[in-house]
Amino acid sequence: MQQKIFQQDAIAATAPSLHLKELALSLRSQQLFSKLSLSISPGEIVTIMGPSGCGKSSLLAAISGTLERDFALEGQVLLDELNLINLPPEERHIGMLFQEDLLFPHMSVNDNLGFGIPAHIKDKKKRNTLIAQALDEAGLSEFENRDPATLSGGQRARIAVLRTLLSQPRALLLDEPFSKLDAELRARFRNFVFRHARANNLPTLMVTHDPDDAQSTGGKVIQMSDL
Ligand SMILES: Nc1ncnc2c1ncn2[C@@H]1O[C@H](COP(=O)(O)OP(=O)(O)OP(=O)(O)O)[C@@H](O)[C@H]1O
Repeated sequence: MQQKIFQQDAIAATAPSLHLKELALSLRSQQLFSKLSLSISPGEIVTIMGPSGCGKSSLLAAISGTLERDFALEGQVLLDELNLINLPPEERHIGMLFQEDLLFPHMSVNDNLGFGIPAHIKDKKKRNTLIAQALDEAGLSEFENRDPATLSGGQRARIAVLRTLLSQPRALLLDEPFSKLDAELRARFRNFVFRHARANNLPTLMVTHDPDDAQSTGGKVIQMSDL
């Protein structure tokens, strides 16, 4: 993995802070959390840990706007001054990475990455340049015409990060994206993701069960029960 970092200057220059203010989330009659407040600066990586079922993934869904209807949410999710709470997911510009890479298996790596680029960038040459630059700087150019189904888990994971970054997110949410990788790849891939998050100045929130993942950010680690 190369050390050079794929950096989108336009994003890095305008990166906001992410603020959660007095969030309360319930699922039918069960309250998952209340009065949850947290601020994450541009380029800062904050980790949340906590027991299974305490609501970590639901918190990320609340931020990205992908909660299912059974949930009731109160409070504010702010990117700088902009409250996202009533915006649909596609207008929030939040990038997410999950345990599963969610690549389209029968679309080439190129086409998967093209899917990440915002629709308002219409110029085909510009789109191809963005894809080529991302692949080049991640050391993955040789895979551009391959189907994700023919790549290793680690290679797919790196393509998934590039696709998320190409979507020009204003914040990044990580839901245990490293947990399926073996120890060595896990450490290298974590480094890859965190360096990209910092290079793009993205406020980043990760949930994990793994203390090594949490330590490796070098940032704040918070127990869900303390929020
Ligand atoms: N789509 C859903 N419909 C109904 N209940 C759900 C749904 N998603 C999550 N839940 C419930 O909401 C609660 C919180 O789940 P969540 O996935 O947020 O926890 P978590 O802390 O991320 O758990 P884990 O560490 O195991 O991933 C759990 O009781 C779970 O069963």
